[in-house]
Amino acid sequence: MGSVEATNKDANGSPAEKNPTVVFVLGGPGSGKGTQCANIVDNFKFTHLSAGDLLRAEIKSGSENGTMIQNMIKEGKIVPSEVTIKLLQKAMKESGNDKFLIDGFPRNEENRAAFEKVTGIEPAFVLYFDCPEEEMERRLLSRNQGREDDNIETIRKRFKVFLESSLPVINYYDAKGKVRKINAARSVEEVFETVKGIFGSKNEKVISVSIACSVVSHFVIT
Ligand SMILES: Nc1ncnc2c1ncn2[C@@H]1O[C@H](COP(=O)(O)OP(=O)(O)OP(=O)(O)O)[C@@H](O)[C@H]1O
Ligand SMILES: Nc1ccn([C@H]2C[C@H](O)[C@@H](COP(=O)(O)O)O2)c(=O)n1
Ligand SMILES: [Mg+2]
Repeated sequence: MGSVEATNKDANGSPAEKNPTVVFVLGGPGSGKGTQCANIVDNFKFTHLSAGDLLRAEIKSGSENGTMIQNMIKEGKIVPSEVTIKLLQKAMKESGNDKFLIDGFPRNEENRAAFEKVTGIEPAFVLYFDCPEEEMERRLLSRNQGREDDNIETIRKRFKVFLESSLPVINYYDAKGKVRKINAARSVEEVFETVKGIFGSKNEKVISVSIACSVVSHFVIT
């Protein structure tokens, strides 16, 4: 079986200049995506790109899309793919790296299909942090990072969008054997132990681990 990287193509179907390794990091709001990505970066040679962080930076930069993005985030809605993908592509280019944790993206089918069409990139695999809503709600309400969307009204809207729009994307990748579902309702350390097992002790193991694990993707890894 060839590596996932070798199948990446650009929009014209010719081999992309670079064949980056992309891991999508998904899970409900407050499931611990950002926390675990920071741990992965500390231990493996990945660059962490959070779609939400890039959108918040775009608001702060005073860009012409800022007000639209801010309104959508306040409502817990998903910003049009065109905007988010441009930010991701720019950040990928600027990083100088070729291994990326893309956190909080794709959030819906539009995100997923547009990213694939525009970049030609297929994820090596998808980390899915599975966590009950009550636990995610507790975490978000005590996060204290001054996020405008960490209030109970917006949190409920974000949960609804996760169930209706993001879970179908996870199911799409699960059907392709690409989802590594992790029980995220444990301590940060316990969750990271499981994450480490998936990435392997050496960065180079990521792709082969991804293929070897595909047969058990529908089980929760603890
Ligand atoms: N395993 C854990 N146990 C307890 N608290 C956690 C755990 N993981 C993360 N947290 C805390 O929960 C809050 C949310 O975590 P984090 O920001 O990583 O979630 P997220 O999935 O990135 O959320 P969002 O989608 O809203 O960006 C933070 O305050 C973080 O410190
Ligand atoms: N692909 C994405 C990712 C995020 N957003 C917006 C909407 C989210 O509620 C918000 C916060 O994201 P988070 O930091 O929780 O990952 O950002 C989006 O529109 N599209
Ligand atoms: Mg986050």
